[in-house]
Amino acid sequence: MAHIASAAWRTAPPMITEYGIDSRLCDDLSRHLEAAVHRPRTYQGRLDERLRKSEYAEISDDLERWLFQQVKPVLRHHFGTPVRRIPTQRSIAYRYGPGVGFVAHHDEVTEIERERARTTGQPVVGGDITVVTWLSGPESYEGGALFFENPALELRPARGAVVAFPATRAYVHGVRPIESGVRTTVITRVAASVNDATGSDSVGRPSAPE
Ligand SMILES: O=C(O)CCC(=O)C(=O)O
Ligand SMILES: [Fe+2]
Repeated sequence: MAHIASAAWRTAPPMITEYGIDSRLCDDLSRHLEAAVHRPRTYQGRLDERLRKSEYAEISDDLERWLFQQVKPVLRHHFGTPVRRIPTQRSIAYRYGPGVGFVAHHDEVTEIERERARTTGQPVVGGDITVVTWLSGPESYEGGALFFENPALELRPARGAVVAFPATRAYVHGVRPIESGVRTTVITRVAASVNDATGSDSVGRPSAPE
């Protein structure tokens, strides 16, 4: 049976999965990150530690595939649409030490960010759905909740937990200031359709009848 494209995923509430990836993959990701180069991360292409204080490192292709394999079925189930990797862009790990965290923002890529990224070499992470995977449990840091404005949520889940939500302007979120310790998450963006090479199901395709 042919898949009927549907944009219902755009209004789905955030997906919260406590056992998103297994502990072996958490361990391998953590080991990979110990050896990786971490760089300061920008917000909208600018480095401003009053708005965001974190470093980033890229995840290897192998680990990213493994992570995607583990989260794909739950994403499909929650958002009601097939999802696929965007092979041209890497998953990124963020490491937040004590300080600001990340102010409220949405994940839609802006032209200003693309433009600045061209000169700074910072990765632009585009896509339909943002997938956040926790490599630190709540015992590793204080503060640092991932918050959403609507619906209002404050999340400090277990190591291995996965939260996912549409990367659109409607899903405003941020990271509360980290009070102590270190908080590490991996961010992956996925495309919400198998059919479209651009990674969006909103371009040139009729929407499904309600
Ligand atoms: O690290 C997190 O939990 C969220 C990061 C985030 O919102 C982003 O990278 O856009
Ligand atoms: Fe975000």
